[in-house]
Amino acid sequence: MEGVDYLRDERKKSEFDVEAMKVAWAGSREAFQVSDRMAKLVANDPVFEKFSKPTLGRKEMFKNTLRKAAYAWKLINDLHLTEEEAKWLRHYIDEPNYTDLQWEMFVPALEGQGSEEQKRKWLPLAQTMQIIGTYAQTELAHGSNVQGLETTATFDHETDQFVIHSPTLTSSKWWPGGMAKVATHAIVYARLIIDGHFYGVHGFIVQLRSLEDHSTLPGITVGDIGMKFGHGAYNTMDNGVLRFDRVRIPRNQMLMRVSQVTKEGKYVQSDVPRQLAYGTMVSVRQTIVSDASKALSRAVCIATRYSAIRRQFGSHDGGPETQVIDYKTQQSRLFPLLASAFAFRFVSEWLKSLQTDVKQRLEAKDFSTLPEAHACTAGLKSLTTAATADGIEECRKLCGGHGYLISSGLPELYAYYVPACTYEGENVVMMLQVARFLVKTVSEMSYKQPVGTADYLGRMAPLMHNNCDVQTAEDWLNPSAIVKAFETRAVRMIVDCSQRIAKFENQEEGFAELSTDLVEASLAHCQLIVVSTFIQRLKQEIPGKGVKQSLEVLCYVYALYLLHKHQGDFLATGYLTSKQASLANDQLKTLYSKVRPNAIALVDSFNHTDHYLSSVLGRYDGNVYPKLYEAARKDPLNDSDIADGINQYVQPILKQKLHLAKL
Ligand SMILES: CCCCCCCC/C=C\CCCCCCCCCCCC(=O)SCCNC(=O)CCNC(=O)[C@H](O)C(C)(C)COP(=O)(O)OP(=O)(O)OC[C@H]1O[C@@H](n2cnc3c(N)ncnc32)[C@H](O)[C@@H]1OP(=O)(O)O
Ligand SMILES: Cc1cc2nc3c(=O)[nH]c(=O)nc-3n(C[C@H](O)[C@H](O)[C@H](O)COP(=O)(O)OP(=O)(O)OC[C@H]3O[C@@H](n4cnc5c(N)ncnc54)[C@H](O)[C@@H]3O)c2cc1C
Repeated sequence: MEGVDYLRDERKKSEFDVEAMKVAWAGSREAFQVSDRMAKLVANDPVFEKFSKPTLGRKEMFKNTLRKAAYAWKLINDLHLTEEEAKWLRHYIDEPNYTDLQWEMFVPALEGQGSEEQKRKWLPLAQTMQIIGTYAQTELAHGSNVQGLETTATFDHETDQFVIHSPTLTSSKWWPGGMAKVATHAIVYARLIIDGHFYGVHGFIVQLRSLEDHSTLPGITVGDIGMKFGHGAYNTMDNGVLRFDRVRIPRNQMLMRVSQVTKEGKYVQSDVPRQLAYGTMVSVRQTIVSDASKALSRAVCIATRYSAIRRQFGSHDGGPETQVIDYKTQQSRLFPLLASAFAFRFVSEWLKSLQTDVKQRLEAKDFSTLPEAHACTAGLKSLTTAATADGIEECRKLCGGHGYLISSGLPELYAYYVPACTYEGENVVMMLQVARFLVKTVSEMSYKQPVGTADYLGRMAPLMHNNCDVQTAEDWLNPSAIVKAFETRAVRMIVDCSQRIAKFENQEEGFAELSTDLVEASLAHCQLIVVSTFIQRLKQEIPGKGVKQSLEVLCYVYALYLLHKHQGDFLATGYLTSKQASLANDQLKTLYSKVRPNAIALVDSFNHTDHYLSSVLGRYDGNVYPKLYEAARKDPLNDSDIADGINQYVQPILKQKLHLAKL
């Protein structure tokens, strides 16, 4: 039997309706259709071919990406694609490039932080790509600490302009995507100075390049920051360095929704919180959570298909060896990642709806849910990106030696993905933001009832004193037992930290001293959100034979895997006995055997095309070995029998007639 037959047999074992599961994964039939249509459009167009990328040099790779982006823009216009379709199209092209910054950061920054007048002027230009923008916040010496940025924007009364300046080397903007070679404009974050007074960091629209010939404008020095981790991955993007030498922009190019500077040089703070200036980061963090489920599902799809094809040991009487997916150790590493992909998918959908709700409230000048939205996006960004980066690497290992080949698709995926743990809010820094929110919520509870994702903190009294009543492994197959366990663990960890901080005379010192515990407490809180969201999703109608049942199994796998992994927390907080923790682990193993027959069908439900996976190991048809061989044959080193350099550097060594004694 060949891999093709193995996967065919695996698909026959499925206990649920795969087409219906595809819809559940996508969120709705319409969402599925849009994504499916765009995936096929990209996969079937030779312009979007990706297999030559690993052999291209940086300049060729960059140019090739520009070519694809230009062609994509043409398709978007010629085919009159909707915003949603265009988003999927860019996603499936699968190469980071300047358009990510244009659509994920530049346009949202204008929308979220521009005044109505500014939006009227700049949005049509950006939306029609007459200008191309980036988000220039991070500096050489300042990233996480936004208030510490050095770039200055000094108001000049006489000319009614701001003077944008990089006073030091360390104030050079460093990292913004698309900035080195493509962007014509940037939203530049700088410290506002009026008459010698500092007014905090604000965003300014600054033109970097001529719209005539694309040359850099006077006073602007811009370039690429150099090659990044991995070959193809992020090197298609021109992350840049930028310095300003007293560049002048009109006053009305400061983003003026949150605060304004009048012609007279008066600083006016609107009645909206200053944190709205961070709104772009909040909205992109939500996109990043959604991207996590995509990247993890991609790695899991590759590793699961390959695990069903790969056989090692266990052959009796000359029969086939055992499929590695049947090893319990393989299952215990792979299936939690499969479950995590679904968990992240559902939590990203939920986060999107939370964002929509917050946006509507902001329009109505209700800012009450902003802190919670910030904590959720920051925490879930951190949790999902960390788990996804680790998960992709685990999938590589699950594929043994072949996982290390570029043709497996996993090394490039990892290299592309891993900076998500850093960009858009470094993960530990983000968890500390969650901790601030939680500690503050606890400290305000005497007069303010916690709501939303923190509402369980309001049930502190029972949660602090309850004990788990699970007695058998089956008792763990109960959503309320699971939620109670996660709530209790989180509450107890948060309260413990809060009480210890309260003992410090200086609360900030206490916070810093306890920061490692606070990060763990925040993680517990965020895991509770993901687990509860999964459970809530299962309460909704999910059509299709066996779909809901399969998702229930995955939900329990996700929750009990976390419980097992963090059993130290659950035991230390005194909610569980070691016997109950061990019963959870017993149940987890039983659940793995329920996932096993459905594993291939579950990864098929992601509806990933072979083009998108770009993996010989993860091919839909399972024809792994012949295609691995074929991919290897195509390596440029195999173009000729005698490679360049052999005659020059190897032959002379082989031909020298040295005697051993002379060595
Ligand atoms: C194989 C190859 C595959 C290739 C595939 C490619 C396919 C690509 C296709 C699609 C990809 C889509 C994914 C999108 C990716 C887009 C590209 C992204 C590129 C990355 C861009 C960037 O990184 S931009 C720079 C980001 N920078 C940061 O995030 C900086 C982080 N720092 C901060 O946010 C802040 O400084 C801070 C929050 C850490 C601290 O701020 P500050 O000092 O002002 O605050 P305080 O601690 O004093 O707190 C004050 C008060 O405010 C509250 N608060 C803070 N932030 C917010 C907020 N955002 N909203 C609301 N409230 C906030 C804080 O909690 C405090 O509240 P209190 O009540 O006073 O305690
Ligand atoms: C691929 C990529 C693309 C990017 N694109 C952009 C872009 O388009 N525009 C843009 O403006 N920026 C961009 N960035 C920059 C990115 O946003 C920053 O790198 C990120 O915000 C982290 O900041 P930093 O590099 O200063 O890390 P640092 O904050 O210096 O982190 C270094 C270490 O210090 C720790 N640390 C920092 N502060 C604290 C604290 N208070 N408590 C405890 N530990 C702490 C961190 O946990 C980390 O371990 C990009 C970065 C990458 C890698």
